[in-house]
Amino acid sequence: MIFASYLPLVAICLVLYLLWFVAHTGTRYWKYAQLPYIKGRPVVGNFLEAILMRKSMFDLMEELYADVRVKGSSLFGICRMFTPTVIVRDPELIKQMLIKDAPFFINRTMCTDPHGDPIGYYNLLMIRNPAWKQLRSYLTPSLSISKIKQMYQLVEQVGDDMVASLDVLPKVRPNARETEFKELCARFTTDVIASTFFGMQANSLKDEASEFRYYGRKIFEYGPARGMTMASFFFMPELVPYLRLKLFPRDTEAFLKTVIQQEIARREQNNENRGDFIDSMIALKNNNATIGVTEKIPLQGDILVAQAATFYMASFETTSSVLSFALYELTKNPDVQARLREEIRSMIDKYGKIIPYEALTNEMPYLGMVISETARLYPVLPFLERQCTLPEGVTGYKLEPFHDFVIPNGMPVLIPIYAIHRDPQFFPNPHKFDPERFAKENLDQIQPCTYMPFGVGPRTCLGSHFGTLQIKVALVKLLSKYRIDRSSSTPDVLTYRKNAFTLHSNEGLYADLIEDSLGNE
Ligand code: HEM
Repeated sequence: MIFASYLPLVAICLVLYLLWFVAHTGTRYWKYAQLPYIKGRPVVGNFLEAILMRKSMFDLMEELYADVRVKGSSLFGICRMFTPTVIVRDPELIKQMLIKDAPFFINRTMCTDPHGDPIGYYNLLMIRNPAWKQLRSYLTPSLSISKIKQMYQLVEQVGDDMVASLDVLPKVRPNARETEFKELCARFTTDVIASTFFGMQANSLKDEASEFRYYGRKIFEYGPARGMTMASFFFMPELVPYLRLKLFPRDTEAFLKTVIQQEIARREQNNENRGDFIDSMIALKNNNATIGVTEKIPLQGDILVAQAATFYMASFETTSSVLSFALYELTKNPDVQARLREEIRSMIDKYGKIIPYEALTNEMPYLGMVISETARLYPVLPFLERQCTLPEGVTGYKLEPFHDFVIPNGMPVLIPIYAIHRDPQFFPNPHKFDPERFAKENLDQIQPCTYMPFGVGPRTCLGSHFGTLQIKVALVKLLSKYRIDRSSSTPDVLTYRKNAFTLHSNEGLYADLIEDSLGNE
């Protein structure tokens, strides 16, 4: 009888104990593991500041990387919410795991629900092996060098549109106009992907109300609800099916679905073939291509839309980020800009205004150096992320001879690329924008797996060459016509947005464009 009256109290204590137990899972794990770690808070682990949007993920990762508790260790432990997570920063270890033993680190931890969010899941960013490998082999030909070469003329046209959109800006002084690079570059890359991949005119450089730009912006605009949704894919993928979350905002998904399906139907009706991405999708559909081993998913309907939507998402924001930071650094470093303009002038002298694809890729080393240095200083992601996935029956991945620690099956692994790119041990004077680091004669000073703006191993970026080409075209077009000077609004120092997962400055990247054509117009 007396016991029964205490029952509710006992139940409450039990629930509280269970909550406490679960909340401390991560910390308890690291306490007994043979690895330096940074103690996190109960429930939120080491990401509280990022979750509350008090710090950008980039700044937070750099702080964890520099924490004295893990100084000098080649890898260390943190907690992603309750989940013990390992951060690897030794280049040899990164090489071993992500290249040599890539099959065990091919999956990403971030995930959405294949049933509730097929467009968000059945694409290269999210999908897990073995379906990933099949899908990647189907999609790789769309970005082969010969396909990229075919797209070059279209990219050039969009480059001309970009310069034309600048020519109509009001003058702030004789021969000088002011612009902001982030929005300009996002419009350029949006128009490029629509034109080259989908055979459509997005018109975002010409028309402020362009639908492609409107819906594209929504993917990366993180208000509180969208911010929490995006965070969930990374911080608590297990809960995503219950919360019915989707990778793409619902209206963006509906827009992409309509335009892609209409374009596929139109081409099929007219028997039209442009040799682009949409045609590759039609061919996959007509060849009854499938992905998956036990359940074979046909590449049709929403699954085709998923491929187009992902390329759109993965392409325009990343490329415009690197392009806009390159323009910002050229504004701040007139010597670098002058040398780059000289290289462009010599190409125009040799070939005229239309520089051939081969010359752009093979005869302009300084252009490549400027882009590489920009991608070092401003990688689009704070980290690469993988999940240790071992064959059935194997419980842990041994790090010997590098370390005694054994990574358990299923543990998330982060490679902090932003912090590694800014580590003076690998890049002396790391905050200096210095394209010379990437001069041919200095390349052997860059240790493998310390420079990873496009990722590393077989799951690396599929669009690295195409992204780089777009940046090259845009820089050449813009600098052929204009010199870029600081304006009164050019920021001296940049801070990063706290509610973004890709690198975004809070400040507008303003500059003055001074008419100073390199050709004989
Ligand atoms: C300068 C521009 C770009 C940068 C810096 C960039 C960077 C990255 C990074 C860091 C990853 C993750 C790699 C990893 O986990 O190891 C990635 C993945 C990916 N990127 Fe890019 N990217 C760029 C442009 C593009 C473009 C233009 C496209 C497509 C047209 C694209 C398509 C993809 C795809 C599909 C993936 C997922 C690959 C997979 O998981 O198999 N990217 N990108």
